[in-house]
Amino acid sequence: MGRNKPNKWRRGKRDRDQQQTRPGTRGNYELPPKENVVFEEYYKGQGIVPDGEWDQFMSTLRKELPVTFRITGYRSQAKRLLDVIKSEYFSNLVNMVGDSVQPPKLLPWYPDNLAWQINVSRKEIRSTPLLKKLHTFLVSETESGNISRQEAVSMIPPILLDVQPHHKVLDLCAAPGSKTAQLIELLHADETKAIPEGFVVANDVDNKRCYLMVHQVKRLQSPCFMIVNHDATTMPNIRMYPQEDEANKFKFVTYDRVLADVPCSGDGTMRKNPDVWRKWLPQAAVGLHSVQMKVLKRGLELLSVGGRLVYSTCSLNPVEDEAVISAMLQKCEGSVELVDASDKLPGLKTMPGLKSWKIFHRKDSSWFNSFEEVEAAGLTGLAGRTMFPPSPEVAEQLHLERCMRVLPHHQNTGGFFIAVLEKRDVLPWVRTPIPPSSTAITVNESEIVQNDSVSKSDTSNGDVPVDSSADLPPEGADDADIRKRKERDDDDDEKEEGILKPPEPNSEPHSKKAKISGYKEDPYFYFNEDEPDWEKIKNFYSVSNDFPHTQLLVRSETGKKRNIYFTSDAVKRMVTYNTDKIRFINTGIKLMARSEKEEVDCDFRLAQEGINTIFPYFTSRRVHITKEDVLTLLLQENPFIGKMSLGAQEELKPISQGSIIFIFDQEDSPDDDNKCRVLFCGWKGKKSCRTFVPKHERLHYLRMCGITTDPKRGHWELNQGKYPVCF
Ligand SMILES: C[S@@+](CC[C@H](N)C(=O)[O-])C[C@H]1O[C@@H](n2cnc3c(N)ncnc32)[C@H](O)[C@@H]1O
Repeated sequence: MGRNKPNKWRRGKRDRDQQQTRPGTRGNYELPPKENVVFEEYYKGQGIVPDGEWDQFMSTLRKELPVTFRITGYRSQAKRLLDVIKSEYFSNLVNMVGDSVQPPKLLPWYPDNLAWQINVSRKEIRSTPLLKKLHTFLVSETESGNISRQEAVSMIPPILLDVQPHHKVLDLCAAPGSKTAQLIELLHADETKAIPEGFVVANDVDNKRCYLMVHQVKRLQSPCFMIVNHDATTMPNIRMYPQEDEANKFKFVTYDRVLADVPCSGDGTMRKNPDVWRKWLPQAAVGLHSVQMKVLKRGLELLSVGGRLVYSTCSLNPVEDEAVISAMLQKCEGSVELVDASDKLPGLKTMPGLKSWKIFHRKDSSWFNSFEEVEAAGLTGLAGRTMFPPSPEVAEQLHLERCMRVLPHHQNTGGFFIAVLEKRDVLPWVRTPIPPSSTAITVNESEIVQNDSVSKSDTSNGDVPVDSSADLPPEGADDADIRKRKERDDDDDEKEEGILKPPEPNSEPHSKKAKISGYKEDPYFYFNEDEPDWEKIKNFYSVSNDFPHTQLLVRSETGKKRNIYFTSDAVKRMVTYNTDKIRFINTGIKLMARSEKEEVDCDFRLAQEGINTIFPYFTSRRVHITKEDVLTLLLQENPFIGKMSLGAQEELKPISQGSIIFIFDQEDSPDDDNKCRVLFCGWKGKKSCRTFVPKHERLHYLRMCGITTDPKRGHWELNQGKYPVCF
């Protein structure tokens, strides 16, 4: 922003002095004033707020966001935690109706009652004595990753994607990963399948933010996801290595579901990020439109015919929202359609997409309705053709009203925009590449204002380096270009679903790693059929024959294996043959870690992270435990075996020293379908036993097993099983 003209807030010292006398200080730190006259002028002009609601819209924007959260994780565990929250933390708030604090409110459109809103700000929840217990709980469960304090509107896109366990899912701009986590949860919705067929590829251009995502999604313990680091506008094709029955073919992956939660100016987040008030400029949207178009275009290219893509922004600006959708739909010539998904969000009020909007010229507060008007005024640098609305007839045909905008004052949320698209046919430029001279609307650089300085510095996430490694032909490429690309990438194919000759079996696929500049991740080495370490592991844990051990992997080829990870078959078939072009940041869950002890017949102990995945296959070394045992194991570091229940002691007796699996089955739930099983990775020593649950997760597990604390009395108590069925 520094290089652009200051906005009106910054214009005069007098203005600034006035602002400083307003409320809005935090300690000695001056909070930015929640004023921006250009913002008001702009959005009044665009007509995004219904008549008579403007003041309410603005006053809501000036208030802090209420606390919202969703319970994360897989269904039965999430439902169990919901029971705990209702009985232990919400019940004392029920009688507070009419008081200054409202009781927690269910977000009715979020599945399975797992998302809630408390109408106080983060600051207020900390300082309100009645909410103290709930706040402490939210902090600890957020830390252990079982609750996500996610903005309500940000939970919407994954719901609309309607992900099924067999789907191939691509999240193009995924970091820090709150929506990716939802996608992974949906993939694992059928808990009878430990390893779903589908997978999630989570991508982000920002390397550091990719690692934030690792932290966010690791706790979901899914073998079906991978994090990659590419520019989504040129997202490379990923080859899918064949299954045995497809011996001589391999395909580029196309996806059943694509999420394009694109970088945006973020003015829907003003309530959370007060800085936006000061920085907001209409040009930010203009600078981002181009990259948003390109991300959407690439997403549609990678989407299977019949697949669904959700485009979302946390911006209210039609230039980043309807303009992108409208231009891309026209370019797709009917092969992609906007879907009416409003009935998928029961109880959520959304505004229909705009059918007309304008471009604002801040210099003299003038408005332009079409690209022709901009051309006539000699201001083609102001906005590109694709930023303007189509004719009313075309807007009607495209059903732009099916886009959805969430206005902050309607439900006390942030602002948000969502469009659900379905691909009905192969894209026209893939069927017949469009020559640059075509009259069709294209994402043509010359027509789009490339305001890099705005997009890079004025937005929350506008850092968009260029990587031109995509395999599909670039926009506007002619046949000669395409031929050249074909020659260069002789094992790639421009077609969306190309079937190609397989690459030469690559004896050292990972040596290609060096080809990707700046990429430093350790390579991935999968177990061979006759992996020497496997036989010992298999015997020690009585692993069933159907466990796919060739999906185990390590991160170094030579020397002793340290950690052993596991991925699904589909992920393996991608990782193995793309190491020369895909920047894999992370994949696989840790199943085992090296632990060499003379008295133990196996050099690998189990890891808590992978316990749910291995459980159906690792059939011995299991011990059933009671609530009291859970308490003993989680509060004492190495309790003597004699301190365990008699049943557990009996089961421990015949087991040799080494890793074990503790099984806790909840018995006191009133809801048979909702009974919760908790598995703990444990260890049997000579005289004692233990779990490997990290300290910060122990509170969570105690709660899940029905054990609550009484901080006043300073010790743990067993909950006698009071679970209100309904709140
Ligand atoms: C709105 S945030 C995504 C939030 C994320 N979907 C979530 O729910 O946690 C936009 C993300 O896009 C990333 N980004 C920006 N330009 C990109 C590009 N060209 N390709 C891929 N990612 C990009 C940013 O690094 C940022 O993490």
